[in-house]
Amino acid sequence: MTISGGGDFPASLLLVGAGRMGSALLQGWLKLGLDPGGVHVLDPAPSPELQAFCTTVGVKLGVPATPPEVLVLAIKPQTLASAAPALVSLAAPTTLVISILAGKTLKTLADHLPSAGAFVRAMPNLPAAIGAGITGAVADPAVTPEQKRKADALLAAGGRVEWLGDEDLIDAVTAVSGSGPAYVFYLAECLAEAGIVEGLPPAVAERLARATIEGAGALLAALPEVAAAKLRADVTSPGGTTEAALAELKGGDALPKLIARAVAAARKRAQQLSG
Ligand SMILES: NC(=O)C1=CN([C@@H]2O[C@H](COP(=O)(O)OP(=O)(O)OC[C@H]3O[C@@H](n4cnc5c(N)ncnc54)[C@H](O)[C@@H]3O)[C@@H](O)[C@H]2O)C=CC1
Ligand SMILES: O=C(O)[C@@H]1CCC=N1
Repeated sequence: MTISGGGDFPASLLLVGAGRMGSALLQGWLKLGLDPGGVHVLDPAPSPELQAFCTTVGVKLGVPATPPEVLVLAIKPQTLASAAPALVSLAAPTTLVISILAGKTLKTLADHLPSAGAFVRAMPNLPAAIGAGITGAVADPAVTPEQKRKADALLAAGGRVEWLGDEDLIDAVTAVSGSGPAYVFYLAECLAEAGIVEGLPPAVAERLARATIEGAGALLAALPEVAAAKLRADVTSPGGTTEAALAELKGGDALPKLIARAVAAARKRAQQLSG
């Protein structure tokens, strides 16, 4: 496991696709010191917020005159084939391409951008927007140590980074931590709905559910050496209310099996998106 951090940013960077994830990454890089003068953003439909942000911070919207040191691909996987031809002249042999596209393999990326020198395939997650994300990443053999340091600095701006030796694991990373925040947000929704069923006013139920997940997450973050199972045990009084609830969640392995099916479905979908 590698926990990384520290800046070693590229002098020039092109962000291709500045939607939810691309914008989140961009904001993190700039906050940690990436020179906005060296950044271009390419997006055919930039939001008004993105346009205003780029103007304010001095990031250029459009195509750079020369290929960048790093090109970050943050478009939808399904649009890679149609977007790639316009990117080939922007990805030089000296350019490191960092892709965050779900499913797209290093080979598929190289097939679409054969002009690029090296590729990193990464899978961040949305909490990168506040520096609280986690990213799984794999580098192809052509990535130099200097390029890897720069990729690490960019990815670490969003939180922790796990460099993996085996590309096959990235789809599992996608299914666990890439998509994972949505599972937790859905839990917040379900918990609030259950509270409403038990008679709580909707606004109160939502505040309780949200604050519970915030607090539990903050406790996990504050106590990294304590296993989640130990924290769960700390809440669970013998013969008490939590035990009664957990009996429902664990009965017949209900929740473990459900989560396993969900993660397997996400991983399968990543594999389907690979080509
Ligand atoms: N949303 C998330 O939580 C995460 C997303 N990802 C990956 O990030 C990528 C982007 O996802 P989102 O940001 O959620 O999608 P999004 O739809 O919010 O953003 C995609 C952006 O790409 C732009 N775009 C479309 N065609 C383009 C082109 N030809 N050239 C340049 N830009 C183009 C769109 O205008 C849009 O702004 C996906 O590949 C996804 O797998 C990875 C980890 C987490
Ligand atoms: O849902 C998706 O396909 C992307 C990848 C991980 C999170 N969002």
